[in-house]
Amino acid sequence: MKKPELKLPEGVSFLPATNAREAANALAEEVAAVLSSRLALAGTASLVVSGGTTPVPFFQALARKELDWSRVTVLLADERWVPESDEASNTALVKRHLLQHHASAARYLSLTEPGEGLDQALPVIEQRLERLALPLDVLVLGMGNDGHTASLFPTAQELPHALSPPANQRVMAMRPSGQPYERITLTLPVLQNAGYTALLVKGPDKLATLEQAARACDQVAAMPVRAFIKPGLKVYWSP
Ligand SMILES: O=C(O)C(O)[C@@H](O)[C@H](O)[C@H](O)COP(=O)(O)O
Repeated sequence: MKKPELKLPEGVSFLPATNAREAANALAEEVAAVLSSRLALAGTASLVVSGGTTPVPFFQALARKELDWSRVTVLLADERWVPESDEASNTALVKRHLLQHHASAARYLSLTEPGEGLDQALPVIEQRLERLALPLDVLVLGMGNDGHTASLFPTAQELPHALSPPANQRVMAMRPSGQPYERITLTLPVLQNAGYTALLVKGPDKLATLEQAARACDQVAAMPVRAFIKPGLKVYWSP
């Protein structure tokens, strides 16, 4: 298969793979190396991952990487506000596929508060996140075809606040129109400026979305993924 080309701003790497497994393995290899060097330097490391369907093979590959996971804090960039027993739960996904094998020793920082409503739970989660050192070390994002990433949806009326939160808020409730669940997301200042940021996307439609996003990177509110299309970003893509 001929690998596609994608015009992205200078400094953004486009890394097309032949299939999802190959992209997952390459990204897992790189993330493990970044985490290891961070651990050697700083003693601890943070790893922020996304939910959805695309990252499962990446989680499975990363979980088998040998590193001192007991010094790694894992958390989600965003979560759908559903019980962990719901198949839409990103927490359940991460527990099932990432916090396994070697990675089962990692510390998991949860964006959920079982049995609570989202608004009631926010202060507790906000307080929990005070422990998180910024900037993040590793951030792996996904992207929707509306240009959302994490739960920064163009259709959410809370988006302006999540892009520029009052009082340094680290998490925010998002209720995007047209989406089936309430969500909680890390705000843009928390997500931005990670030591390493990758975008993992699959399929020709995502390629077209990315192309469209890259054409006007300054118009973040229309396609929030644009906030991350800047030098240093690694885009892992498979058909
Ligand atoms: O929980 C979520 O829905 C996300 O974190 C979200 O930002 C996701 O990464 C994209 O919607 C891509 O999702 P897919 O991988 O399912 O296409």
